Amino acid sequence: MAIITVDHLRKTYGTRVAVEDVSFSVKEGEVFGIVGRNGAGKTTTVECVAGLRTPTAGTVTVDADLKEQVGVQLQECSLPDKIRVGEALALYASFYARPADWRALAEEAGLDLRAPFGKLSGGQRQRLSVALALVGSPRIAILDELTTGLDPRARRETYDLIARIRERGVTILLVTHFMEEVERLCDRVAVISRGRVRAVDTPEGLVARAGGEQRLVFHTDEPVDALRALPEVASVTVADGANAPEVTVTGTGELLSAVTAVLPPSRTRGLRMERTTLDDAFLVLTGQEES
Ligand SMILES: Nc1ncnc2c1ncn2[C@@H]1O[C@H](COP(=O)(O)OP(=O)(O)OP(=O)(O)O)[C@@H](O)[C@H]1O
Repeated sequence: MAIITVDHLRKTYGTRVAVEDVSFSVKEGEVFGIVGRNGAGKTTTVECVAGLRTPTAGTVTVDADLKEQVGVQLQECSLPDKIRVGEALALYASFYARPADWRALAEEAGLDLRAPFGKLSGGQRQRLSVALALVGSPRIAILDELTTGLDPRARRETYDLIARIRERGVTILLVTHFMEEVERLCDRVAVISRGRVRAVDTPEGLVARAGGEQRLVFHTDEPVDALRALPEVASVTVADGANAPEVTVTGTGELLSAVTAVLPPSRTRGLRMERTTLDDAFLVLTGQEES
């Protein structure tokens, strides 16, 4: 059952259209990603879901008490430098009727309760902002650009934290620029471009939409005509190479096994496999010109 339904959402600021027409629904317990380039309308969309902005047209239905059951972490987490982690969590917990155990939350997020906000690293600040979004024991957590600006290690730690929250059955609406984050965390994702939804699908579904084709590239002096007859193979092209012709085989399914059964790797050189990635899919779906 849908816990969030966004139906033909439109939001304008004066003459500026931030969100043109966005529809999607999120099931309870799902991690739902919203991806798109800068200015695509992602933040405005989730702010409307969180009740922080009023739609110009269309509807947003959230099957939860917005104040008590929806936790929001928006892009920048800013607190006074001197406030300690424990004080911030206790303060936020006091806003809710049934707060979570904030000490346990801090431990789960790897935070020292006594550390002042001003001394936290970027990764610690992000994990604190996630902990603050969760301190009311929400059914829905809205997380906006969690890992922007973090180094790879801090990013991984944040992913682990989100994976643990998800195990508790919290529905997560996640705004991100990172396809790695989508691949690791999201069950489904809406791709937004210029205020419109271009696709809603699983990460694998998005890759498949963008072609989902595999390419094998290698050098060989052997004949390659037999490869053309394989059901997995879509095309075989041969180009001049420095020492031996360069062969490119495209196709789907178990392409590598099918090709190497006919032409063992010992008779090829420099074999490499290329696949459509989620990054490729994102570029296809949002249009390469729109940077
Ligand atoms: N308060 C506002 N007043 C006027 N225009 C706004 C306001 N907030 C956002 N916009 C504009 O609306 C458009 C969508 O902005 P939004 O922040 O929703 O995009 P986004 O996809 O979240 O971008 P980013 O990834 O850069 O955060 C942008 O063109 C932005 O400049």
